Amino acid sequence: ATGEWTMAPGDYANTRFAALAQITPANVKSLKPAFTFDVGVHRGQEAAPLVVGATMYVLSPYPNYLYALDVANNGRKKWVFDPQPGVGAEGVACCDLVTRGVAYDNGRIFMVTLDGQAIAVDANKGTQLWRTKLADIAKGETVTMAPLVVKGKVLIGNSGGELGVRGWLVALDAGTGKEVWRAWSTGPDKDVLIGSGFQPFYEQDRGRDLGVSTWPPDAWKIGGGNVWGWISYDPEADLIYYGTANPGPWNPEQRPGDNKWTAGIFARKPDTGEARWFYQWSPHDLHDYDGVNENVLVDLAIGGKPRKVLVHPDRNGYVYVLDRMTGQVLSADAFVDVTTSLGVDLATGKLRYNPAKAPRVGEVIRNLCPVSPGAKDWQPSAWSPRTKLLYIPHQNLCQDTETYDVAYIAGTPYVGVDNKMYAAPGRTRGAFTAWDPVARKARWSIQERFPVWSGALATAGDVVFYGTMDGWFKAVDARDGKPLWQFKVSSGIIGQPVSYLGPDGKQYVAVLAGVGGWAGAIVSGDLDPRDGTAAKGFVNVMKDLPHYTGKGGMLYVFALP
Ligand SMILES: O=C(O)c1cc(C(=O)O)c2c(n1)C(=O)C(=O)c1cc(C(=O)O)[nH]c1-2
Ligand SMILES: [Ca+2]
Repeated sequence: ATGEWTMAPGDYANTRFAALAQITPANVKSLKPAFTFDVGVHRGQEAAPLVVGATMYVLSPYPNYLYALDVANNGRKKWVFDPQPGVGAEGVACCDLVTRGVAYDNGRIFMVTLDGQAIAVDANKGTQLWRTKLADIAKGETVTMAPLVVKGKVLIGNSGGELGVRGWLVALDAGTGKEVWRAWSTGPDKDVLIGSGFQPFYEQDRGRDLGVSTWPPDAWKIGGGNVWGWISYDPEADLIYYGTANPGPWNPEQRPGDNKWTAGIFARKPDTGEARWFYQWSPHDLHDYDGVNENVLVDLAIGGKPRKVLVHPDRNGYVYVLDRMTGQVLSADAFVDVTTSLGVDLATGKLRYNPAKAPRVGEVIRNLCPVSPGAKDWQPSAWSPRTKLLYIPHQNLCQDTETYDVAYIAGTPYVGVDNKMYAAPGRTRGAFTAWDPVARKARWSIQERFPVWSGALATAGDVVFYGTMDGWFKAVDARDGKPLWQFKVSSGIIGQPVSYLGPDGKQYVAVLAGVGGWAGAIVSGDLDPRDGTAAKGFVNVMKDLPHYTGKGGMLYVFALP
């Protein structure tokens, strides 16, 4: 219903647009905290709180406590569900102990623990309905993504691209937790990849065994392509869309070939998992450009003609507009400074790499932009149908890269890269940019001191929200980016802001604070990521973070007086 927030991306189209207009550019400056709630785990908070009826559902990072809060009573706790995940996920997860939230469907909450157990919980009582183990920690497999429920199936993908884990997306029966289908991102995937309807738009993405023949022998078995980002669903086309992450190892010289089906996007049928098309953002990925960022489904007038498209800001630095029926690239334009490639050939759909910036073992290659975490990482943008702008939280970072050969050992980092990251020349480390995908350019951009690692929220009141690593929750004018309001919270913000209508008829805005994630992991001093290269690289990026921006785990809910 209008005013609820029942899935992390807000809606199937992944717009993160709240059709609520009480909070406006004129009154937002009176926004005040209505209530707060401590989630008890003080590290990176990436989850979106959900609101169904008068209940808010909040999932903490590992060990993944699920809370039900009464929004009619200042967030009073109704119950907490402790899933008691197994030990071992900590120290295996690549990028802090994060989770991106839960999904609601038909009286049930669906959650995943970091060690990869999918659980259905009774949304009223907080009791477990079923539990299915999906991931194998011994292999380095974890789950951080928020599930999405489509047509009675719970869609969940795995993490582990930095540990040579083979990526998949699984569909579980929402009623029983039984596996309905599983689609692998690398390898032959005979069951659900090559159906009669598989029609990739580009020549390079056709062929029966592309998943095998684009790899050195057997390398696809430890080739990554994990599915840890966002899923969209178009009910009319009856297609789900989701991206696949980096190939393993990062060191590209160890895996010649296109490395299908990594760093690309799949369109599949939700009932069977059958693939309809695939497109590879970054064939033979050179820089850890996971392709898992959000795909926002919108209808736009392109060249004067109405088109069903998806808009996707990728780690490789381009905002793509794809025909979502066929996978054809309609445009791809850089939204940050890019040196690692020279654009996208719209005739062939191929990314044109810059050969001067390709990593070579034994050499330090300098000034690669964007960095491995990309022009933007998982932090989702928001779309306003009113302004027709995409609000992109992102970073402006470059890096020097040194690669080395690495051996595969199950459950340990399979990377082979040292990065040193720094602000792009002449830029601040982060920015919040409003992008016009029809005009193919930025309308405005706000410079930020640190990478902007929070999600964005757009509202019908033409107020857009985001948070910063140094702890500011901000409201800006959707039309021109004018700063309207900001509030200092107790830690850095990398959560996903949401908006809902309370039982009192008032519009609320909620966000979790707690710095962490990959960029902020070094701030959580007790974290010793086994992927030490990433932590080292980020020292420069997070330097000068105010010392009072400590760890956190606090929900903030705001309203007008
Ligand atoms: O390839 C993968 O399986 C995988 C998983 C994750 C994750 O699950 O959080 C991240 C990444 N890769 C990654 O490359 C990355 O930059 C990243 C940032 C974050 C974060 O939460 O801030 N997670 C991840
Ligand atoms: Ca990755």
